[in-house]
Amino acid sequence: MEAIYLIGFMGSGKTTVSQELAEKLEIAVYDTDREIVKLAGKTINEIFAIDGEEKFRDLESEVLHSMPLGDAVVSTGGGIIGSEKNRLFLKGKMNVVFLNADFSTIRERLKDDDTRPLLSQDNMEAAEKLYNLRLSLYREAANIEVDASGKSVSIIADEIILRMKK
Ligand SMILES: Nc1ncnc2c1ncn2[C@@H]1O[C@H](COP(=O)(O)OP(=O)(O)O)[C@@H](O)[C@H]1O
Ligand SMILES: O=C(O)C1=C[C@@H](OP(=O)(O)O)[C@@H](O)[C@H](O)C1
Ligand SMILES: [Mg+2]
Repeated sequence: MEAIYLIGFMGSGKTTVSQELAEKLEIAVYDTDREIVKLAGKTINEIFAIDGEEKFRDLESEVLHSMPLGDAVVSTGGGIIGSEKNRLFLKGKMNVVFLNADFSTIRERLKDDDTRPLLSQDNMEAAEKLYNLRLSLYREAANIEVDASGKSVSIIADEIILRMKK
């Protein structure tokens, strides 16, 4: 089976849903953020603070292109679609799922989160602007869109299984 990629904004549930999906399908699961942290030996906050966002994006693209191409679920970081090369890579794949949660759901889910350098609790307006800017890029890269607001993780995973191309 071709790998399944989950894309979408921070807090849409990509990391959580990817684990459930991989469990249901009995295949491996990868998270680009986790791979970046392993590669850099630093947290995401540290990479942004010490090396800068550009370095993070370089690592992110490198990791995306090194993931297994089959029998795996790949959860990506919300900014992966910022690079045209990454969008083109994803557009060539069979199962690219845009997990689309509305911004109020995202704000609620991440209200106590301090692990995402681009989501400051003091500047939610900036995060909402980024959310609106990225919407069309997620849609451009994905071939399946799933509403991820107000549904359990298990229901979302089941919906992806029903809609994916086998
Ligand atoms: N369908 C869901 N319903 C309720 N909470 C969820 C759901 N999906 C994810 N969450 C919660 O939202 C937060 C962000 O989820 P995460 O999987 O890290 O998102 P992402 O990887 O897209 O940033 C976590 O606390 C997670 O438990
Ligand atoms: O949207 C973004 O630019 C980012 C999303 C994060 O991943 P999640 O989407 O899993 O939160 C992580 O890659 C980093 O903090 C940057
Ligand atoms: Mg994640």
